[in-house]
Amino acid sequence: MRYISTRGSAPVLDFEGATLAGLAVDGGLYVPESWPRFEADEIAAMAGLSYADTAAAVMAPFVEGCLSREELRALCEQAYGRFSHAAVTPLTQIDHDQWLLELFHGPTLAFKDVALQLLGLLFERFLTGTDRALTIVGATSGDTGSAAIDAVAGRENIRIFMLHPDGRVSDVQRRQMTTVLSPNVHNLAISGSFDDAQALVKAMFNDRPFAAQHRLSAVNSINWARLMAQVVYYFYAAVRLGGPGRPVAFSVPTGNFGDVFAGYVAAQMGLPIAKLIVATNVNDILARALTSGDYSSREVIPTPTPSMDIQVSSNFERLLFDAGGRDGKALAAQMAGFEASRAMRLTNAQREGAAGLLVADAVDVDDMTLAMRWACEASGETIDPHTAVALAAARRADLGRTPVVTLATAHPAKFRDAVERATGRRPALPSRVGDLFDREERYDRVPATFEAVTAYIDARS
Ligand SMILES: Cc1ncc(COP(=O)(O)O)c(C=O)c1O
Ligand SMILES: N[C@@H](CCOP(=O)(O)O)C(=O)O
Repeated sequence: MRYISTRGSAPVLDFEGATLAGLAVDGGLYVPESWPRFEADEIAAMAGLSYADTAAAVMAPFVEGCLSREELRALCEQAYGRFSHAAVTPLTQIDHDQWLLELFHGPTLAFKDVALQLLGLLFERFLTGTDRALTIVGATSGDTGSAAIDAVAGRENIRIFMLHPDGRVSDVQRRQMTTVLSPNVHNLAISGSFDDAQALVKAMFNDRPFAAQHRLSAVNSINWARLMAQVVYYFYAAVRLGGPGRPVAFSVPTGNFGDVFAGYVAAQMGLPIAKLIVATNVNDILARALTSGDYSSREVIPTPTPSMDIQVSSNFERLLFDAGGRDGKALAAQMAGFEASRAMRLTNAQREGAAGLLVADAVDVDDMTLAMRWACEASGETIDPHTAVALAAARRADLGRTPVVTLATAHPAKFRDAVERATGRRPALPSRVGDLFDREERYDRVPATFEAVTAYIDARS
């Protein structure tokens, strides 16, 4: 499998190259040159497979030429062996046609573990026996940071610098990052929003001498391997609900557009998906873009769903590229316009390419709160606020009798203050993170400027 950049002028890479590169040198994102397709009988044959076996089957075409099927399977066994539920991502029925896909049984209690546990092992596999070392720079609104740190803490040849917006992540999220005291882990609390952090990360990649000197790599969903691993649970869930014979819809709490783009990829690979609901909070740039073509960024409004308080969604570029006809040069010009003005209009081709599969809905705090209460009353489930945004959108989508799977992206205990405010229930921290509040924290406050962040990294090299 070969990987090309969405902006059309970076070198074509194999899977290992794309994984280690993170962002492409032309500022674009790597995508497979073409989508592998499964026939209906191949999808049906996934029924009854374990999660690790499903993962190996779904991802095998993407790693072709770099990893054998056996190597991939062994890595999946190791990655998913750390999950606390035997099904890894179990399904729970909460109403006749409504299901939750629980993606929070990994070490840091959010869906990010599904991809990052594997990515940590892939980095190790590609670096072992070489003299290469990586500097990972990442931006987090709370969950990617802890999952990435857990995946690479203590690993040789890797250093990680994780930027989070100071004061805008939950106390559990912050402590899951800042109490990891391994010498290769550096946490930077920056004075700004997640978008500022993400822009700084992209600026570091785009500074070619800096990127080359430090051998930068990415753990955010700009890294293709992240999305590849997230494609798996769409297959796993759909097959359990009668796929491929019975189409299933998914409602996805969305910020950076990584998780829902993984669903888009599953559909391109042949999985019958009735609809993908792109559920945002009031930071609704994606909902506006998909409903009216207006992709213009506004001030970020802080909400009880901080992990989705995002106005510039990095993976949207992958959708614009694929749905718009894969014209890298045209997209490079469109993105340059967006980067200059923070606004752009989608082309007709991009809108039409997305419209068959994707619908969008922006959910405010009141409706999110009602969804949390409804889940408690209807099925006794305590859900986290991000999940509740998607559940609210799932319940008001008009999809007849199609089963709708809401992606439950975080454990409610990660956002226990917001959960308690909405439901009166305070979820207990699972025992695997039980002493989080007794651990020592270590992080530095750093201004949200390119100079300050790069100086911080230079000083620790
Ligand atoms: C709990 C939670 N839900 C949803 C999202 C949004 O996912 P994505 O950025 O892939 O759209 C995030 C952040 O990524 C998150 O941490
Ligand atoms: N909500 C995310 C934001 C970063 O998203 P990513 O999927 O691109 O890593 C977070 O929790 O950090």
